[in-house]
Amino acid sequence: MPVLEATELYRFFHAGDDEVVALRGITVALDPGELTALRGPSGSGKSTLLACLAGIDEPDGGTVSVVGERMSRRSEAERARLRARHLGMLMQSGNLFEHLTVGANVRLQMQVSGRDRPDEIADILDSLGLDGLANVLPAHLSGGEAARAGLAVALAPKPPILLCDEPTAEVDAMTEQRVIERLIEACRIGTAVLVVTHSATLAARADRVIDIRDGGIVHD
Ligand SMILES: Nc1ncnc2c1ncn2[C@@H]1O[C@H](COP(=O)(O)OP(=O)(O)OP(=O)(O)O)[C@@H](O)[C@H]1O
Repeated sequence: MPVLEATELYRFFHAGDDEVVALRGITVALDPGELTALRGPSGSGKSTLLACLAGIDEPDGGTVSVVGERMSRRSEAERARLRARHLGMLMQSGNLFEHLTVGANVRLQMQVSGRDRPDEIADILDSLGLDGLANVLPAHLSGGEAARAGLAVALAPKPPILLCDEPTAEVDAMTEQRVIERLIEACRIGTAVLVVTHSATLAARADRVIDIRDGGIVHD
């Protein structure tokens, strides 16, 4: 049974007199343990789709359900509760609190999701090549390190659903490999992983590749 289901999602934006259709009727379901790569050119709607799936943005049409509960058209507080319980997210804007160290960011996410395992923090950072950075503030990380720290935060509570926007941007080939292995490991324990990526290496390792153009799915 899918852990995330989105049906006929529409999202419109207005810029002056112009209307941009960012999502035009996207239907997608994610199964536990599946690694899905989401590809598409710049402006095709990838980030908008992720934000709608995560309940950060509200679609103008269609519904999103996570682990059997409807997420769309609910109050921000209810969406936040569902997100905390079921979703790990790495968005392009980043998901690190600047005044907290990397380790404290990971810990906070564990606490928010109700799965507080401080003994696991070092291992999570290690597995993403971030050993030694637990006590560092996000401002002192490189772009690639910050993305991986964000991924550590998203992975820490072992969520049933993980949504990531370009987790391997700004990293070398070896680090990319490490991130991919970590995502596959998350799938092995049953997480449904959806990754926006331009990486051919990542797409080649995915169970499924979805291509979007102009807000619609052209290949699944
Ligand atoms: N807040 C907004 N206001 C107006 N237009 C928006 C907004 N967010 C997105 N758009 C527009 O919606 C379309 C889809 O944008 P989106 O950011 O989802 O694309 P993307 O595939 O993630 O692009 P990229 O790969 O460059 O991040 C684009 O035409 C974009 O300009």
